[in-house]
Amino acid sequence: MYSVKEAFYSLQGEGAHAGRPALFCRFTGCNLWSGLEKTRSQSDCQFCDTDFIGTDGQNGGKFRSAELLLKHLDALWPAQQEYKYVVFTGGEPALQLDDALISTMKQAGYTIAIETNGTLPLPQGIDWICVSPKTNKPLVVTKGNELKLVYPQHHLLPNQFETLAFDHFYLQPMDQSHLTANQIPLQDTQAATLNYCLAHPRWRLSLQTHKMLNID
Ligand SMILES: C[S@@+](CC[C@H](N)C(=O)[O-])C[C@H]1O[C@@H](n2cnc3c(N)ncnc32)[C@H](O)[C@@H]1O
Ligand SMILES: Nc1nc2[nH]cc(C(=O)O)c2c(=O)[nH]1
Ligand code: SF4
Ligand SMILES: [Mg+2]
Repeated sequence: MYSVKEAFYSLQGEGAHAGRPALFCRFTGCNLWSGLEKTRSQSDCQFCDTDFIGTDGQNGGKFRSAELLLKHLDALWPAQQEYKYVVFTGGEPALQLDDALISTMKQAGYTIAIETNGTLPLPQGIDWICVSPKTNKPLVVTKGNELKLVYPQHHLLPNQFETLAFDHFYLQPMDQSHLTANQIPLQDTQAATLNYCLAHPRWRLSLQTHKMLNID
């Protein structure tokens, strides 16, 4: 059974594929936070910008098989158009993405991407792996296509990730506009991030362009 909070067709807003049309499948649940505001300050990830509780979002639901989920998702791709690209996110998609769903999506022509916190093992066959570290718990996914660190996180410094086997290294300014406590204005985290990139050219800036465009 797959639990999906929401699914939508939009543009990848972040990282190396920013601007690319993509189907997003947002799975329910995460291993680093319950998603309940009352537990945010005690959780392993305290700045999450996403509601991943339940199955009540747009095109959300429970799916008994990979075939049923494929059918549901594929209906959101523009008719008769190729270049099919699906981004599995969440919540933490590594809790639910499995071999059956990967092979079913591939048979239907999809290139498969994942947005993961990197603390759980991944199935084989994912075409684009984006790891976004959150805690000092050991990273299980130490290679992939892009490492996209939300910046700044005081306990995580960019240089501790630079030697990992990723093709691209991005810093993404921490958005805190959804938080009630201890806010640093977004323009300040943006300035800190771009200044870090200018001083450390191993890193590139990733902006959450979907928020600027006011799209999903
Ligand atoms: C909501 S997470 C879901 C996927 C996975 N659990 C993860 O953390 O990578 C999707 C992306 O949004 C980023 N993100 C979450 N909260 C953010 C925030 N407040 N500001 C900037 N990026 C954020 C995450 O780092 C991750 O790259
Ligand atoms: N447009 C858009 N791009 C995204 N890239 C990663 C996202 C995510 O929440 O995982 C996301 C998202 O929520 N929307
Ligand atoms: S790991 Fe990802 S989904 Fe989980 S709380 Fe953090 S940002 Fe949100
Ligand atoms: Mg998002």
